[in-house]
Amino acid sequence: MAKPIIFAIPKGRILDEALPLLAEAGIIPDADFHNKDSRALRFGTNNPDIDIIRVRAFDVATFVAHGAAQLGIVGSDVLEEYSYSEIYAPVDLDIGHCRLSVAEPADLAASDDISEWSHVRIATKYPNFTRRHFEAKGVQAECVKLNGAMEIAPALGLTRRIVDLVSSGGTLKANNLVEVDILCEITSRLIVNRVAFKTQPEIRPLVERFREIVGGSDAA
Ligand SMILES: Nc1ncnc2c1ncn2[C@@H]1O[C@H](COP(=O)(O)OP(=O)(O)OP(=O)(O)O)[C@@H](O)[C@H]1O
Ligand SMILES: O=P(O)(O)OC[C@H]1O[C@H](OP(=O)(O)OP(=O)(O)O)[C@H](O)[C@@H]1O
Repeated sequence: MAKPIIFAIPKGRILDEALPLLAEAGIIPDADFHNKDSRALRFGTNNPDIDIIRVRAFDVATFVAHGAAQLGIVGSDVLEEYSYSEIYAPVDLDIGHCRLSVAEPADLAASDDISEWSHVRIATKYPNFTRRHFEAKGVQAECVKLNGAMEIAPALGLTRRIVDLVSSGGTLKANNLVEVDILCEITSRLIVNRVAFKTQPEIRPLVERFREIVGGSDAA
């Protein structure tokens, strides 16, 4: 019997928006997937040819890039940060909408002029993307890597600025920060391992199914 396709999905906030899309594509995880007490990480589905793994958002890209999973759903923030050449991201799923922004304390923002920056220290989960973004503007970005709760960094003097995801702006507001620049808009993408896409013919119809569901929107 052929090995099932492994579909990697993030366990964080994208999951709730991803599950209805998976269902529309005819992929329903086994009941155990919804059991909060379960420590399992791999789940069967109603389709014996597809298994789901539930992993951290950044790790979805790693599993797919290395071919350990053939398909995945991940935010474009993760793709921008890692730039994996082994990943093909054919469908913008139109979920997980947010933006990657620079934020700083309101009092600093009152007198700050981004166009005058030549060197900046930034706390972020996205050091590669942040450095690249500022390099293109002739600004040297010195990044301090954090894995979450970036918004606390300025108040504690770690860095004066942060680059982080913003959606409602509620987290920035609660931490007395203001958004001063948007690096890019983010949505989640269906991703495929390029080699698997070429060598496993059963993957293409699945990709086409997701493309149909979201109305044919295309991603790079
Ligand atoms: N506030 C938000 N609004 C909308 N989408 C978001 C928001 N924050 C994050 N996302 C999207 O959801 C993805 C996963 O974010 P989430 O915060 O659930 O993961 P995480 O907690 O950072 O993950 P991990 O547990 O792996 O560290 C992000 O990569 C991004 O694409
Ligand atoms: O603008 P908002 O609607 O407030 O959303 C922004 C927050 O959402 C994300 O964090 P998340 O809640 O996923 O936690 P994390 O910091 O642990 O990643 C992001 O890192 C921001 O902190």
